[in-house]
Amino acid sequence: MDLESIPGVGEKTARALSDLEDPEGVLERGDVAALADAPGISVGRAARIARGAIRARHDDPGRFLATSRAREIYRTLLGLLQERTVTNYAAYRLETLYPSPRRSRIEESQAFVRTALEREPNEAVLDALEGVEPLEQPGDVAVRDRCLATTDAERYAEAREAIPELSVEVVEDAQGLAELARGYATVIAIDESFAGVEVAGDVRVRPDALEEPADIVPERPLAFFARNRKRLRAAIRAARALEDESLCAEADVDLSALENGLERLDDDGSVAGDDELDRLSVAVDDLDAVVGMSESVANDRLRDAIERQDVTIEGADLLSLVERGAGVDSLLSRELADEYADAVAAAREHLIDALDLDTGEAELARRVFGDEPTYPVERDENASSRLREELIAARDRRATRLKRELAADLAAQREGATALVRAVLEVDVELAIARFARDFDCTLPTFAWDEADTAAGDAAGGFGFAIEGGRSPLLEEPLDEIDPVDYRVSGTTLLSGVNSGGKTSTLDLVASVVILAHMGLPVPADEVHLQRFDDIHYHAKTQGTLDAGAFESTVREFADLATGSDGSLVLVDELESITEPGASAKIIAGILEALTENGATAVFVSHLAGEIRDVSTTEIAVDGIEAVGLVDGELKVNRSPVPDHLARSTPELIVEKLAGESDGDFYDRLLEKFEDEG
Ligand SMILES: Nc1ncnc2c1ncn2[C@@H]1O[C@H](COP(=O)(O)OP(=O)(O)OP(=O)(O)O)[C@@H](O)[C@H]1O
Repeated sequence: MDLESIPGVGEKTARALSDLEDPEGVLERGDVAALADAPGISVGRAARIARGAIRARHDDPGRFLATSRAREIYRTLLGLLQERTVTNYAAYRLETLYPSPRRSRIEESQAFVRTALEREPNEAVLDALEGVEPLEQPGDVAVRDRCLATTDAERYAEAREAIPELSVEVVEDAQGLAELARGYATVIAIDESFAGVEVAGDVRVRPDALEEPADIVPERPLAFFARNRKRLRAAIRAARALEDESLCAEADVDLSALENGLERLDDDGSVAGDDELDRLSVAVDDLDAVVGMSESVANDRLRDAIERQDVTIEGADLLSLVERGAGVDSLLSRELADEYADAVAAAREHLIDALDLDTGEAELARRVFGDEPTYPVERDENASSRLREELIAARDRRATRLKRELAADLAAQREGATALVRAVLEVDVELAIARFARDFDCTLPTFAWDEADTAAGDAAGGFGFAIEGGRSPLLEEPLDEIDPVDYRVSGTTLLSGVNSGGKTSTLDLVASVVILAHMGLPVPADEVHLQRFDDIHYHAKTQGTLDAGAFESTVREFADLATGSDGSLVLVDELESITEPGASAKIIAGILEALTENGATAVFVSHLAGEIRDVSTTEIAVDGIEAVGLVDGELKVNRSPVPDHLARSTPELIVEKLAGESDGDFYDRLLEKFEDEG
């Protein structure tokens, strides 16, 4: 597939998409999450690209929503679906659902929706979904305790490229390796020629290093899991709450193994939960403080001992000491050797115990306090540094080994983890559809796809639509306060009715049902049959009379419409308000005649139904939303339009009521005038 053939994909985007593993497959599936993995492609943009790809695949001409009111209703419906998602991802993903005139696309979407409708929304899943997001690529990882070493400039360049996480050093010979080993916990020599060399320190000869980067820098695969740890854990929780075994089987993921691996990982990519590593890390961190405390232990003891001691010294000895200029240290070694040894032993013991050192380390620790008596007792800086280096090297070696083991375990989980998150995010999309369907009490509509189906309808031209028990999702009222509406239209019709009877709401209902049906979604009604439409033109009520210029452009717009095809659904609300009633009636009659000839399906809401019929040269159907009466001054309305019925207006009903209540002739005379008109 030529990526640039997709609407909205230019050269730059095509280049970004070609970075994906399987761009064609990703586009084929409309996989927004995978598209958003391409460099520089946001989820919103990914949704637009996916929609473009779907359009291209179904040879969809677009422009189904032909007017701004139709587009507005689509956005409102989409909003109602998006409100029911938990994740941003699902909200964007829903944007790939759009009304299409193509049967293949509607059926494809319906298939997805059917599985979505089987989902049971449950609190635990919705809760866990809060933390799920598409996985991210980790940022650059820099590892400082290891380096690569080579004697060759070309190998150097290759190494920089293959393992950018490590610094690469050029050395002359084995001596160079030994020097490096002093600065790094581990040196990895990548030249074959180093095979068999013996150097002090942790120097490994790995000519295969560049082919096994994950083995050399396990931080690389671990960074992915560390970066996405929270998202993955949330996805695992959601998957568990879903109790959907097929989801894990399809993603090919072992939840327990993944969870286990993640438990052993910290957010910063280090290994968690290893006692030995923790011991070494704490020892390195506390070393300075503990050495200081050990000094105090020794000095306190020694001071105590000195204070308690009566030092007896013979005059000759004292003289000889003074003459030699000897200090108190000599006195200590002569007189208090045992006490000094005790104090140092206590310091060493404290150091070893407090840092929980093993035998080898304890050996080094003992040297931190020398046998030569001094007062006060002081650490041997060299010995203390040696101990620190030893502990750091041991800690880093252990960390790397553990990372390598964990990386090997987790690397095997990467694909499954990625698939799991995608599957869980898709569940959010499905749940939003399922919740929408429940909240608005929806059913899947039945399409009359072809001639045979159309013939089953009762229309001369197209089948049109037949809605039973429809409840407009655009009404503010709660579902149980909405009167279900039955409405069926084949061909063109005028819709008359009392003020505030629900004419506009009926047009909104028809538009919503038709748009949702063409998105492949369930519709808010008990039952819906409809033809496949090519486009929907919904013209909302114009506010006030138009000036000459605006009137002219509106008439032009309708002229285009009148030449429209039999696949159009035209909904127009009170077009008469654009100009004076007499002229309006003529214009509306003309448009309706043309639409009827073209075989379009149309509903024109108008208060001038009678006048329009009078000026029309062909038979024009009129349906009516009828007030069934006045109850306590309030209109009781039958919201379902009655076919072939010019509804009485509110004033007529009031006159009728007054005529019934009084004996005078006046109201009867008025009533007669209404009846003549009807
Ligand atoms: N099916 C229904 N169930 C319950 N209430 C409804 C229904 N349809 C309409 N309504 C209520 O009636 C109000 C008026 O509806 P709507 O604006 O559709 O009437 P209208 O006939 O177009 O009015 P107008 O003659 O002023 O243009 C709505 O705001 C809503 O509160």
